[in-house]
Amino acid sequence: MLTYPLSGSSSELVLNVLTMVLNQGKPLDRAYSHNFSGLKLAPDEQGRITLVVGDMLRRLNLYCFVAQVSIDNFEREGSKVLNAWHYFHGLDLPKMQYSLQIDAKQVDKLIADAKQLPALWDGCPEWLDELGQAQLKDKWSDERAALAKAPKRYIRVNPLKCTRAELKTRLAKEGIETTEVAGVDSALEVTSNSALFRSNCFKEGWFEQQDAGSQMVADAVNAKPGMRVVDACAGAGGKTLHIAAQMQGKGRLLAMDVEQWKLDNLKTRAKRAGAHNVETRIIASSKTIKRLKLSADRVLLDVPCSGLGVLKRNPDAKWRDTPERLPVLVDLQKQILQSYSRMVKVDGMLIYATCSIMPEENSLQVQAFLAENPHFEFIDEEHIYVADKGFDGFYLARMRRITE
Ligand SMILES: C[S@@+](CC[C@H](N)C(=O)[O-])C[C@H]1O[C@@H](n2cnc3c(N)ncnc32)[C@H](O)[C@@H]1O
Repeated sequence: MLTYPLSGSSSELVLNVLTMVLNQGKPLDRAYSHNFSGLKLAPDEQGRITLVVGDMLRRLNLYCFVAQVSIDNFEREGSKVLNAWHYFHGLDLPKMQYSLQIDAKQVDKLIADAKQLPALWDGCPEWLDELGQAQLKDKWSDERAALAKAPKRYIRVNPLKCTRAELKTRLAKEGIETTEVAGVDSALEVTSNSALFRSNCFKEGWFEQQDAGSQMVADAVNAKPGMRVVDACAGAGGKTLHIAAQMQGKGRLLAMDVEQWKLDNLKTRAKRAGAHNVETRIIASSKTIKRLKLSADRVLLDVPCSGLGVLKRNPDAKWRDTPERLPVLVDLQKQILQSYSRMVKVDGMLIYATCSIMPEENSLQVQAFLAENPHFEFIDEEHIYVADKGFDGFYLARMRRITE
């Protein structure tokens, strides 16, 4: 947390970013790039701004309650919320050119009231609290509290270029402090507030930024050199690059998606990482899948999902999403599982994964698939809960094709 208040100009930036996200519907990363471009912000100051924006978004309803401001009015009354945020965290108020003041006595009373309301205290919107309770029962309150915490920064070593120990040493020389992550051999946690992407290690492809939970998912694919592997919802390739490293650049790794711009991004990343066995292919129609029938040793389906396991990292989604989106996604996941599983050859492995913690997208989805598909047998599954290790929340299940 901050030890001294934001400057006036940083406060303005925080308010501009939040207004864009909350009142103009812009994604958070675009709001940052819009507001930061052309500014020569020191990495430390940029870190302080993103810390405040992140925390305000993670517990927005709490801070708005304490400031007595409706989220819809953030554009006009955001300065009051920012003042309340500073007061809440025991900081002097920032010196903004123009700001709405708070009444400290009233704020004290409202903070005491909010403490009695656990969902509000954890920054959870009502619709999400109801969904979490219904899906996760006793587990939900711990998950809800864990989702209100700031995410840690993790990177994945690229074994095509170096070992984890070599990466750690070279990063230290560039002023970036890291610690090893127990139980995830490829992961380092970044503990200093450094500009990772300006480092030579990054430019030379020695690492990728990737949550440790996500690294566990790609680990479970267990691809070997020489195999034929399909990553069918590859996006910009977070897990593809990890799988390419498992394969030591040998064999065929096909990365597919329905969005070409993501695959273009993947190609750039694969080049930097020295992952030469990656081929990309757009999924233009069901024929693209049919042509690959019974052809792959491994098929990873990292399906589109609610993203409710990664809300620490994408807290803006809480204020944009609605519960109506979930059944639509569950249906799409079901179709993808049904259709894309045809690519797995006999004895090959199907890996289904989400960045959600909700059973409806996870084990229930897999159970329904297995009930309708006797060609597959269940191997195992892993629930990566946010409260367990502090990683993002993920789920994965592994299944084997036993007959055509
Ligand atoms: C959870 S993201 C994948 C993240 C990626 N695997 C990674 O590790 O960076 C899901 C991806 O599925 C893609 N997608 C959506 N509908 C799809 C479909 N019908 N078939 C294949 N991919 C789809 C999305 O474009 C998105 O990139």
